Amino acid sequence: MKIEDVYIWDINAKWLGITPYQLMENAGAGVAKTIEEKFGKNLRIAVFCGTGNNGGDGFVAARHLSFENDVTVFLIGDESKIRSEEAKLNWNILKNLDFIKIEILKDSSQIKELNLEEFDVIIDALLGAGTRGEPKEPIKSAIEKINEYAGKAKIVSIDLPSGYPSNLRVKADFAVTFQWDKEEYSGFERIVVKIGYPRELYHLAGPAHVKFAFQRRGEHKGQNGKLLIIGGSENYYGAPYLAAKSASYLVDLVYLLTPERVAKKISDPNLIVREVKGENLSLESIDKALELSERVDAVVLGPGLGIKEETKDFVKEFVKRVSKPLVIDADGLKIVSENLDILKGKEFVLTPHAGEFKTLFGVKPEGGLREKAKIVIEKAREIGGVVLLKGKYDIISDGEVWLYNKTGNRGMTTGGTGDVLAGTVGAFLALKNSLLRSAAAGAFLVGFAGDLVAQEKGESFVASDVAEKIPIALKKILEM
Ligand SMILES: NC(=O)C1=CN([C@@H]2O[C@H](COP(=O)(O)OP(=O)(O)OC[C@H]3O[C@@H](n4cnc5c(N)ncnc54)[C@H](O)[C@@H]3O)[C@@H](O)[C@H]2O)[C@H](O)CC1
Ligand SMILES: [K+]
Repeated sequence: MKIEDVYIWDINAKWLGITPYQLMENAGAGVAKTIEEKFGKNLRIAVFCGTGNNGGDGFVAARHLSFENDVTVFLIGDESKIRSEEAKLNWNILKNLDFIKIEILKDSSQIKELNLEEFDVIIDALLGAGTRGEPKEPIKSAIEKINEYAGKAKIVSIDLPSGYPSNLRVKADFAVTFQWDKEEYSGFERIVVKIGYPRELYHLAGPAHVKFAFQRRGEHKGQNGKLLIIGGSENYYGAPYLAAKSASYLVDLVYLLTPERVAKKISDPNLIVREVKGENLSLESIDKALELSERVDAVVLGPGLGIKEETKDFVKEFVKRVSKPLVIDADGLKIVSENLDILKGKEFVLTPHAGEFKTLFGVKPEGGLREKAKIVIEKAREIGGVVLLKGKYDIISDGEVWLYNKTGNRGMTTGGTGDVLAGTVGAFLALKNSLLRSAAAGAFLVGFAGDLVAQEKGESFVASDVAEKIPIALKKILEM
């Protein structure tokens, strides 16, 4: 597990209803319990707290320890800088308690004068996973002060020795870290305590996947993702439009390559429509398609393509020669299922429903969530890409790990929501996310948008309602 995973789990846990207060309570209680198990009771304990959530864990530990020990809390920094609601709540509780001594130290000069000789245990809750760069004052002086007592008092760090990974760090006897040992941590002893995450979180696609996937970077047009959608045929023109429309809310530029008749029906000024001659895509348009694909960051292939022989030739040739990450959906899936070998060495997300999955891989994904997941992992591994199996719960795998998404509702069986999903996953790919993250973020966001629509309209709505809800769904998710 990496530190980034911690932030992902916290946000997704919140979405499941597990509050940050609960996690902080368990973290602080775990620290207190570990200390009493190691060193006994009736101790004189100093708790050095910063203004972030590492400090918040320190406030909670102080309260738990105060029951049978003498506790002094040193807040290093300004009270008004305590940022999170959960840290503030725990700070305010401390202020109501008469048996815990509190000292607020804002200046390094005050810290330098401290004498900590009376303490048996010093808890270091100054800086945790939110550390950026070398420790700055007044935290720096607090770290130096604690280190004067290394070897004299027991020093226990919360999550990691404050200052880490810089060399100026607390010389801790050990650190109490949470739920799992993080890949980034090394060079100090760690005791892991669990803080109440359920097993779901290994697998749940949640708002955090969208938040992390939607990290917009540059400020110039085209820097925030360029996507090409290839679709449409004599029979279908809505599908490629829905995919393109959905993506246009998320990336800077969306090109749509489609037969001329389809192009004539689309008058959306937010899309760059490029038409090809004839009623269906065919090998005649291959150069144009490949040339456009060079200008973009990702390609969605499939919505409304039809399965005419000429189109099959086009799809197979395009897949063989394209160099950008692909989302393959709908008719695109039917066509590549005729020769899965053309996907070798490519970067792609396939987005089948159960029927298309059977066509692709010859097996029906059956059973409970875990049984189905096993099949999806196996097929994703065999094929060397990401598979997003659409269903009541969407199941996503890159052949190594699997995720599932539970947003969405029965109303979304309406035609076209798959095109919305393909466009959205493509948009996240164009924003340079991994295949797995793009698929997870897309599935969550589209289902969430569908749920917002259902709150307004019940279960009878159309796919364009879902597409149009994407911006507001995204806004709500980014606030989570
Ligand atoms: N899921 C979990 O594992 C949980 C962990 N918890 C604890 O939360 C911290 C991380 O909290 P966060 O608020 O994100 O960051 P920090 O407390 O580490 O610090 C942020 C704070 O510090 C300032 N800062 C950053 N770098 C420096 C620096 N070099 N010098 C001085 N000051 C710095 C920054 O400005 C912020 O104000 C994690 O470690 C756990 O202890 C949760 O309580 C439960 C869930
Ligand atoms: K710490």
